Amino acid sequence: MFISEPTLDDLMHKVLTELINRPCNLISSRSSKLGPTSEMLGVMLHLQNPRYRLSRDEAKGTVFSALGELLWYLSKKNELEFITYYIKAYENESDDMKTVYGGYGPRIFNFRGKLNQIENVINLLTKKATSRKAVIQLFDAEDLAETHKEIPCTCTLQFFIREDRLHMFTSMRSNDAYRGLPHDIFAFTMIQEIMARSLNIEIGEYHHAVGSLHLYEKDKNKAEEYINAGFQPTTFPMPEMPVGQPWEAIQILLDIEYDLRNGRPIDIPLQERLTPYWADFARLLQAYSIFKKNKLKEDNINQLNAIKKSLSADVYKTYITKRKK
Ligand SMILES: O=c1ccn([C@H]2C[C@H](O)[C@@H](COP(=O)(O)O)O2)c(=O)[nH]1
Repeated sequence: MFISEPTLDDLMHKVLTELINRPCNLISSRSSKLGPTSEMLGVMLHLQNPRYRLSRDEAKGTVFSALGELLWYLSKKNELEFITYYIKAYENESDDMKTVYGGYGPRIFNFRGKLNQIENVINLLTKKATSRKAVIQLFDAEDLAETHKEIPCTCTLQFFIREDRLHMFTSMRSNDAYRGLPHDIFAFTMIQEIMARSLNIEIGEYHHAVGSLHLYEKDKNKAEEYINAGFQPTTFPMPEMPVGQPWEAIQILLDIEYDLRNGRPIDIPLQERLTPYWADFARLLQAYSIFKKNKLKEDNINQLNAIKKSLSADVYKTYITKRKK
């Protein structure tokens, strides 16, 4: 099945409608907790504008977990403590309660303890723009030879420069349409834009191929609610990443993330450290650190309102309002 839409919400709507209407009878390794699934095999999703990567579903708070997961990948590590701060369910994915074996960070930046795949792809495309070899490998044949609680669902991330734009093609062996899909599309299209900026070209379109795209029985009602809430496609795209190398800003953001996660406030004004585009992410992390305190006292609400006001892109404001309820 091939589905091509302009925004993530349009894709989610089509995919979930199809899965809700299919029989929910496939028992998988996760069925004891999440129930059986309905399934589509061999699905090809096409997101025409990767900057429409925020789902309306994000109003429930997914923007924070999606950003947290992206930064976890960019941290180049697979520490459990980092990701459970944003997505508690990762606790069930760890073999040793310290790391996540299948975490993408080390695989992207230090595959088999030696390969920085981002650097290799950038070098390749800088030398040979039309290459069809610009592939980052995440799933490793070794993953099947051992027993782990979790192995990568993503097989490869491939990049193409065509007509001076960077297109991306992701291949996933398995994808949870309700929980996993919006997170994966957010992270991978952000990586696409980071790569486009690193190569000093514009972002192109995003393709997402999935072996098994499924919906767990436990999520069926929530998926129905999402669809019945009255479908409105996302009205605003995310802003454009500033032109120029993004890596210095990413490192500053990672340092800020570390401090906030460890209970330290931001001491230097954000505008002195980051451009408005990147400072907005720091503000979202700051808002999340307040939500995490779980006590929305007046003082915190005032702080949230101040954060909301200081956001430079309106598209993020809704997530701070909605989350407060
Ligand atoms: O990036 C990811 C990682 C995991 N999953 C989901 C897909 C499956 O529902 C589950 C993994 O189960 P197995 O395919 O490994 O059985 O997690 C995703 O959707 N995206």
